[in-house]
Amino acid sequence: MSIELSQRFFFDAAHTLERAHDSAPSRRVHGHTYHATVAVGPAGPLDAGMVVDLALLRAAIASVRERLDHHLLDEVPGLGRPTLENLCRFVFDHMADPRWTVQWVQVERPASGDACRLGR
Ligand SMILES: Nc1nc2c(c(=O)[nH]1)N=C([C@H](O)[C@H](O)COP(=O)(O)OP(=O)(O)OP(=O)(O)O)CN2
Ligand SMILES: [Zn+2]
Repeated sequence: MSIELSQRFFFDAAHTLERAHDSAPSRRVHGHTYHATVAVGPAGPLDAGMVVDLALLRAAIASVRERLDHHLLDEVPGLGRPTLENLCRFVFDHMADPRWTVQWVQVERPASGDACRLGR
């Protein structure tokens, strides 16, 4: 049996994307609203019936959100090419914490139905 606790957050950000598929809109600076979900499991036995207190998870999410929200993603240190895939990796890595185990991260663009999920 396994247990997961998840939280969802959103951020608005701009980016450009050079692609093999020729797309002028992608090359121009444009923006998306991204929705991200982080799912974590316990680092050990449940503590007081909690995987982790949601307040602690929310604080960690706030810290990663700050690096992305209202930023030009092309310039975010450590992100690399601003794709959904790299955003998943970025959030996954920045949520690492000895108090929990990150199980998966999903980043979506609800307006276009695009989503990427990175799990262990
Ligand atoms: N594997 C991925 N492919 C693409 C990503 C991504 O994150 N991972 N991202 C994009 C763009 O961010 C883009 O803004 C969305 O592109 P698209 O849906 O293709 O829309 P366009 O306006 O560029 O229209 P086209 O019809 O494709 O010209 C793209 N790919
Ligand atoms: Zn885009």
